[in-house]
Amino acid sequence: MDFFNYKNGELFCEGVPAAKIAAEVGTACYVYSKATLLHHYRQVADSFKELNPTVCYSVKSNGNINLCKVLAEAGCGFDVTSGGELFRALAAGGDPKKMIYAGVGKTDDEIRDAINVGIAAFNIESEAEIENIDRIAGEMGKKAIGALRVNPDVDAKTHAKTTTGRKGNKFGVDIDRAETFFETYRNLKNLHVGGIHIHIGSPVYEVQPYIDAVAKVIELIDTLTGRGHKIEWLDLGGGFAVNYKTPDQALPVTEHAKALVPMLKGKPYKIALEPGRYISGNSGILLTKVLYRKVSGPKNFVIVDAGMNDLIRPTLYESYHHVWPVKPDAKNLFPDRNADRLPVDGEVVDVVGPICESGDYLAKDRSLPKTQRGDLLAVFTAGAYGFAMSSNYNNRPRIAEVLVDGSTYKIIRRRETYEDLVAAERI
Ligand SMILES: Cc1ncc(COP(=O)(O)O)c(C=O)c1O
Ligand SMILES: N[C@@H](CCCC[NH3+])C(=O)O
Repeated sequence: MDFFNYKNGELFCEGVPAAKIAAEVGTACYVYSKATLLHHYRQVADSFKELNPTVCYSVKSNGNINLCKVLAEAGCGFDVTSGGELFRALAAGGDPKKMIYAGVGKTDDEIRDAINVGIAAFNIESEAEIENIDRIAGEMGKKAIGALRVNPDVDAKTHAKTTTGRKGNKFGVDIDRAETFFETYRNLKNLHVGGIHIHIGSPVYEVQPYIDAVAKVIELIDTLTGRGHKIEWLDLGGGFAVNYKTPDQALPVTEHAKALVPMLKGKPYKIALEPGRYISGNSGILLTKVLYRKVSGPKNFVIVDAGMNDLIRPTLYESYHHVWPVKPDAKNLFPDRNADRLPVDGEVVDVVGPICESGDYLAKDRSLPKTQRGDLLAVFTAGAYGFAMSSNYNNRPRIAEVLVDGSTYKIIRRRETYEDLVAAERI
């Protein structure tokens, strides 16, 4: 569910016509819906409410301070994975006591900063890292808190580049080494390891991989408890998928909860969750304008003003993002967004950007209503890992971000200028 709907022949974000934003802010730009963001956060919290979970929004999916602030005010915690993300989460008013810090390569400075602000816990990914955090906390005269990230070796059936819970991935400690790990680090002076963390991949479309992973960690926690280790919390990670293509492509989080809550209800440890995409994915679109049309050999190209530097997911992961005109002709004004629905009198095109690479596309061999120069297109489900993964490649200033709240909107990140492009360079 989201609040991007066609009304009176054109696309609206909540109560604001997308075309109005394009006219006033310019294109390309990201447009987010506050109501959609909050809806998804609350849906996660409500679905798992029997477990009273700490929901830690994964800042990496979209770290704009304004979005994080909306979530912080709603009571959400944060999953951060770098000093920069920690800085953002704090700047947004996030509560450090609801922040967890993950990542295989935390630097000493990052560890120090996180200990200083009093984050709830580090998710620890290796033996070398645990020893380092213990050492740093000792030097600071403080006590750090951590969870062991275990790699449960389950197949999340996601893209090879985004699977994280299989043997051989760089993440966590193999689950069969976890017991030895806890024994080895039983008596650390400056680091209390009281939790277990998993994150199996992203996006995950099925519930079974979660069930398999959770079953394995419940068994692990039982074993550890039997050996005298007190496990106080289990962090289930994120990864819940969203509907990129059809309205029923991804399971709603309620379905994941239906399977997982009974497995975890009544356990003597707390539960944390780290969803990113599920909260921010459907909350944003990328708004872009047709610059040119071109026929080359057998191909029709629609060349737009957004490129792979703005949204890299299609070329990086072969990801599908639904694309549709902001003002479709009457025959193509469909009430729902469903990639299986073919346009009437449409054409097959590649929607490409201005970048000097053949991999610069937003959609490939896509059936779309016919468009012409100046038409606006919406690239849907672009709120997660859209702006967050954007770059200045080809020296393109990064585009503006806009947040809609009901019938008003504000620019929450201005379009970069050419001066911004060179601002950090020294001659
Ligand atoms: C440790 C960790 N937690 C949470 C997430 C969030 O994933 P998603 O945005 O798919 O929910 C990620 C990214 O995949 C991650 O690496
Ligand atoms: N960045 C990815 C997924 C990886 C998330 C981080 N572990 C995406 O756009 O889908």
